[in-house]
Amino acid sequence: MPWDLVKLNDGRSMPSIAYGTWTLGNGQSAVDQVDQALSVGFDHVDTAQSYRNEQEAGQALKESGLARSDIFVTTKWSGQADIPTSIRNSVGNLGISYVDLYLVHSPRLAVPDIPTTWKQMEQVVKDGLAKSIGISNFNVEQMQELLNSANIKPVANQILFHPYVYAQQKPILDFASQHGIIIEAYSLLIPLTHQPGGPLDKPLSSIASRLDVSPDQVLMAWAKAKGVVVVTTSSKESRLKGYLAAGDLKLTSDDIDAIDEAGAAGARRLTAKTLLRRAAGLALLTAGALAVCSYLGIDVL
Ligand SMILES: NC(=O)c1ccc[n+]([C@@H]2O[C@H](COP(=O)([O-])OP(=O)(O)OC[C@H]3O[C@@H](n4cnc5c(N)ncnc54)[C@H](O)[C@@H]3O)[C@@H](O)[C@H]2O)c1
Ligand SMILES: OCCc1c[nH]c2ccccc12
Repeated sequence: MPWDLVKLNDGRSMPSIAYGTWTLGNGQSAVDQVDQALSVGFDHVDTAQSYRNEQEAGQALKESGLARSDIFVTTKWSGQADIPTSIRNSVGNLGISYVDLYLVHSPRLAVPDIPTTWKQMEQVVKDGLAKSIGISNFNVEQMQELLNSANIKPVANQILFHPYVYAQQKPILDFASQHGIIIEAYSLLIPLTHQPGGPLDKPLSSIASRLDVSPDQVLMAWAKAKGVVVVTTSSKESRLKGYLAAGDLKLTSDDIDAIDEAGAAGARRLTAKTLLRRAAGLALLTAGALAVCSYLGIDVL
């Protein structure tokens, strides 16, 4: 089995790669794409209230003929209604009686506060509407605040995770690991999709050529080596098959070090770029203010 099941802190298990529906839109093409993912072998679907395609995902689940127990369904509370109403709408849309995992999509939704929100999430488990509950986009302080009052621990925290943010996210990984919380990685392929041309290009393509695979598969194998669950997507069947096959790839420790180092170099480059952009913005603002003062005859120097 290339991508194993991971054990959750509540005794349940989760497939370690998921197919995400964020960018599918809705209607028949969304149903077809989820159908395709299930038929190539994905058995974990990651959706959300805000993705507006839970119904389409549910239709594909039904059409797949898979037994409910053979598929792991995650959805998220995105704040469109209160938690009790939202979870009932979500399971209704999905056409199932429970979801395997229900996540708080963002800590920003936790109004008035995290403990109050988490109490409502715990009730969802008691009501049998979610088997497990978790969080998304929580930092260490927010996880700590949640754990201070939790009766049921979150099983997972779904976060942005790729080599350019690895060092930045590492404290979240360490904290999660100390508390038995699984990290789910989204946007793992950003170095290829949104930030090509960076320091990762070289090591990714050289490792990919040596192993006769594609750079996205190398990133998947890197994430697997870091012990995270991968949440990804594609409309292309060949890419989806490649993601699943990447579960069998074995990277050497030198490969992993090379990716970590290039990731850190890219992060430094991005920080420098951001600082430069901010400095340029400040200079423009100052020049503008000086021009206005001079126009108004105000002597500032
Ligand atoms: N919890 C959250 O806040 C949150 C945020 C973002 C995404 N997600 C979840 O994660 C899922 C996946 O997110 P993502 O789309 O950012 O994932 P991703 O980083 O895995 O990117 C997937 C995209 O990469 C492209 N791709 C694959 N290989 C490539 C290559 N070699 N070169 C160029 N492009 C390549 C695919 O075609 C696809 O469009 C979402 O559908 C959603 O379920 C959750
Ligand atoms: O998950 C993808 C990004 C996204 C879509 N809707 C949201 C609501 C809250 C936090 C993140 C998101």
